[in-house]
Amino acid sequence: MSIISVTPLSQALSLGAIFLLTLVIPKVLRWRARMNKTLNMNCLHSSTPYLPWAHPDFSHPTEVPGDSRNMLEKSSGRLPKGDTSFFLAVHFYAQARTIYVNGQAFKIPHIDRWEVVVSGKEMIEDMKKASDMDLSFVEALRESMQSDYTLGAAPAQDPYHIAVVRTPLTRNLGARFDDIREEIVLAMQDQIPAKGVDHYDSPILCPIIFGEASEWIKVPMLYTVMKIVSRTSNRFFVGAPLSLYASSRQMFLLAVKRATKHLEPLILERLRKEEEYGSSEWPDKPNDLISWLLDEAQGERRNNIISNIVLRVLHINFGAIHTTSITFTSCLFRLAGNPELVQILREEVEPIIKELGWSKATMGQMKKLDSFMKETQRLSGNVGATSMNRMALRDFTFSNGTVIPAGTIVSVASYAMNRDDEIYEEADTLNPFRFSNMRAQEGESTKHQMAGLDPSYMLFGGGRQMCPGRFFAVNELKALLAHVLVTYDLKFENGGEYPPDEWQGASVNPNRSAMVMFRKRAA
Ligand code: HEM
Repeated sequence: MSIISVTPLSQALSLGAIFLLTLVIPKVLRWRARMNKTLNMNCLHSSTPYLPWAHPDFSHPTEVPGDSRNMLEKSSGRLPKGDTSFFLAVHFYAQARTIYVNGQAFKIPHIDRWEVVVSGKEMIEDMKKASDMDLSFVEALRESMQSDYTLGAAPAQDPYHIAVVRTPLTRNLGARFDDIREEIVLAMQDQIPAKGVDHYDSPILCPIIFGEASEWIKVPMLYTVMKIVSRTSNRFFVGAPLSLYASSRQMFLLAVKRATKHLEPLILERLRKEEEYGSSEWPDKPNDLISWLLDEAQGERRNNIISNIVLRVLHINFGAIHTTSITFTSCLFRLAGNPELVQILREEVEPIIKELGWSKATMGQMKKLDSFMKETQRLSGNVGATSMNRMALRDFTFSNGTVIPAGTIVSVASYAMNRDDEIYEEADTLNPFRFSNMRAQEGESTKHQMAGLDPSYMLFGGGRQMCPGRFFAVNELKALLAHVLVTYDLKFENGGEYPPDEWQGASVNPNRSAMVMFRKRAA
């Protein structure tokens, strides 16, 4: 008698098959038929209109050299011939981040609109040079993030917080570095509480610790990093930690309420002092984001001042915490799988700290660390498949003749460029010292830095709208990583490797569930 055993796996597979056959496939076929009817994948080149149901301005013909379907077929080698609309949509979700043809434009379908993606030095330069009246960063943010609803309308209507981040915030990095350092030590003690890492009398001056290694503890990485980065950044911004990351309307409203409760008394006190002294300068005025924002908020900008400042502090948090956290997490994942790399970086970091201590200036000397962080980002592409998202406010002509109509969202194929062997030798391989080796060449020592201007590297965007917080981000990341290197040993459980990044359409996160083991450093 033969026994057919039904294991949980086979049960799950059969249920999966039934689900696919009865529910998913018919739906997919119906969707495919509908998409094929609606989408016109050749229209970048043809005189046929853009999507009828997309932005109203898409309804007139446009000229873009090159046929998007052929381009994608050529570059991927995998797209089927014939009607490609359905496959292209799926393909984008799964693969398109690696597809592009250097120097040309193509368009990709989103659920509700098209996005035109460009690449190559010339087209990127065109975008960088374009005025805000032609290609708008703020309008693209409004459209793609629905930022009026998710982040509040005021910061986009008058984005003076960008100038505040670019100038006073960045300029005060050196002066406020001790606060950043202190909060890093305290936050790590709390969040990665390996035994023995709890004895600092002075967190700023704390020595590099040696001695017995402690037992390994397991840490959920991304979640823990978010808390550490939020504490560290907000210690610098507003003097006290604000654990806020608003990702939806409801979360946003909650965040505004909590932030207002915390910030309102501080803002009111500063306004009272201004009145008392009849000037925006008064003795012992705190050197922080609230003061810098209030200094910039003169005249009509003083209307609704409490909510105005609170929204901007939140907006800056939104720009700062997630991006820095995912970068830090990716770096920790790379270190956890590579003890030799940890050793080389320690050999750079340790003598600098021992000799000169913790400061913005000493962070500037950590060239290998800078290169490792930049290279990690290059491979993971943590801003997603595209960068420099802009909205064309009027028809825009690239210097190669490509025209995009008003209303188009246009971006750069940054991730695909990161992985292009013509731009980076062995582009799919992590070469941690790729950039520090370039800096070692004659005349190159100030180039190739993570926060620098590099035409093919778009982690921080590009042009006038390039991330104004990048100098703060890079210094904070170096201080965080240097602290980990001199304080902890780290590894994956059971000798694991870099956990796969998690892609959703064009955005990417480091693995959200991966754990890393930490202990007090052995030697
Ligand atoms: C590794 C960390 C970071 C990454 C990868 C990153 C990346 C970016 C990118 C790609 C842009 C858009 C630029 C463009 O389209 O040309 C941007 C804008 C911006 N970033 Fe960053 N950023 C980081 C950290 C920070 C930090 C720490 C701050 C604040 C101190 C900050 C504040 C901003 C602001 C204010 C904008 C302008 C847009 C807005 O108002 O939301 N960023 N960033």
